[in-house]
Amino acid sequence: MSLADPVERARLALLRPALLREAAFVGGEWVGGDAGIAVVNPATGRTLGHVPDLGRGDAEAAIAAATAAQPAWAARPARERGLLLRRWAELILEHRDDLARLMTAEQGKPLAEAAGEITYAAAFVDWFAEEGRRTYGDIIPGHLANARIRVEKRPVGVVAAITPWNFPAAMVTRKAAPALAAGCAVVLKPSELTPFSALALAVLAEEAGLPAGLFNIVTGAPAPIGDAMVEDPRVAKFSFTGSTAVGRMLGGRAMGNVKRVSLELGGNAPFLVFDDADLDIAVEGAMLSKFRNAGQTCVCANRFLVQAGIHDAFVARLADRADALGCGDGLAGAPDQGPLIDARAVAKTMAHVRDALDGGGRLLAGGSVIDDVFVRPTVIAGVSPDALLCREETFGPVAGVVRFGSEAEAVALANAGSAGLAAYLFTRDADRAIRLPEALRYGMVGINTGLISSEVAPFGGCRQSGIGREGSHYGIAEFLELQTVVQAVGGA
Ligand SMILES: NC(=O)c1ccc[n+]([C@@H]2O[C@H](COP(=O)([O-])OP(=O)(O)OC[C@H]3O[C@@H](n4cnc5c(N)ncnc54)[C@H](O)[C@@H]3O)[C@@H](O)[C@H]2O)c1
Ligand SMILES: O=C[C@H](O)CS(=O)(=O)O
Repeated sequence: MSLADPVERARLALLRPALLREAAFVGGEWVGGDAGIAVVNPATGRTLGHVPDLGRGDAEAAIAAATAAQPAWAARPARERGLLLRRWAELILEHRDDLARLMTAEQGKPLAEAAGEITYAAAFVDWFAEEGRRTYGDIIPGHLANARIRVEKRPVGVVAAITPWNFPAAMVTRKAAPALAAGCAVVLKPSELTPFSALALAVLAEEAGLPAGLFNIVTGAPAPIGDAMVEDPRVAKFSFTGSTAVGRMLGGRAMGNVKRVSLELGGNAPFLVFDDADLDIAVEGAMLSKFRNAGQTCVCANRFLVQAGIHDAFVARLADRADALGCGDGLAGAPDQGPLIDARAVAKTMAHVRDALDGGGRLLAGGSVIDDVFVRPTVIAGVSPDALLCREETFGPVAGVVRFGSEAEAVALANAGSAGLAAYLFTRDADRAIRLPEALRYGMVGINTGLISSEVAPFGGCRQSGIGREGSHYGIAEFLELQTVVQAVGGA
């Protein structure tokens, strides 16, 4: 029996209430329906529902189910796997409104953003439904007259995956879709803060006909489940999305057990605006890159580096636009921005604000909190390059602006620190648009755009922002092994 707040539950108003599952999904069975971990709506503080607090043994049971189911799945033609994945994508889109409401309730983002994420999540499933049919191998001319050599691509087997709270649907399908398309089986632990989106995706995967054991969702306190994932010898691949600190710890343990590892970690994106930039395009790009998901995305602009000639016009326009954004509960009206995920996130964001102001920054917009959970979109000019928000990932709606002079100074500022996920560059100088990405140590660079993420392009970082890529035809390689077959013909 759920201990959810009745008001919170009623507000959900799902057309299909069965999509809200207060259970984990192991071996094709819905398990552990008793109250375990409360899931709270960050906008209201009210309990939305509970998920089971499963432990290491349950995670190992899921790994066993995945191990049992994977060979038959891999043996099916890629086209058959693709048809089933396409059906899953169709069901996700058919239930987009309900999935969006569920996401807004547990994560906080406005409904329009949540619906956009559902479309994005379905796009990965749709993309890899096809990509699984293109895992081509090679035929290599033999090194000896009687040698025939071929290279085949085989699914790695059982994949253990851990995902974060900020994109509770898309981060799930960005891993599960390529893994399943490749012929693997998946055991996934969603964030305990936002498990319902992942569980609803499992409801629809089951409905699409995905055989039992191929897609398992294990909910609960992170550590014991993570321990099983990085230690169990049946797990061939560990795929993590989350903070750099946790990813390094878990990824290192997984690598220590010689597992394949993909890490999608933290960012600290520089946003460079040169004097020759189109001001309207730069401000629009800044709004999209900074304030999407209340600044809680790994590729959000984290520090703005603006050349002296355009600086004053840019900060004035940005402050006006930020000031016009409304904050509120995503299920009540249509606010531009929802709450941060929890009190710890608010505290860290405001610590960055205070630090920037104490270091000489000038507050141009925002800078305060509403109802303890909504951080007003904030713009601070005159920020020191030594400020916390220049060195750490803020993960909140704060735009700190540093003025620079020369291009060389901008590149040095941009490459400072250890993150290497995303960077942005606004310029109308064609040579500079070629020259700068070569100098910027980041896995992804947006030029005259603040939106760089899609299912078709490889997503990922270098340095301390991760290992590997997700999405695009590069994304399925993470779940494939190469097998070189050398055959002697003619008996010898
Ligand atoms: N690079 C990317 O693609 C990408 C995408 C989204 C988020 N992120 C990053 O994720 C972070 C925000 O997400 P978060 O707060 O959920 O990160 P987090 O590292 O705190 O948690 C991520 C996941 O790891 C789990 N986890 C935490 N400690 C664990 C442990 N000891 N053992 C096993 N699992 C454990 C959590 O339960 C969650 O499911 C930010 O740094 C953001 O930049 C990166
Ligand atoms: O938080 C980072 C995610 O990857 C979100 S997105 O892919 O940039 O939309």
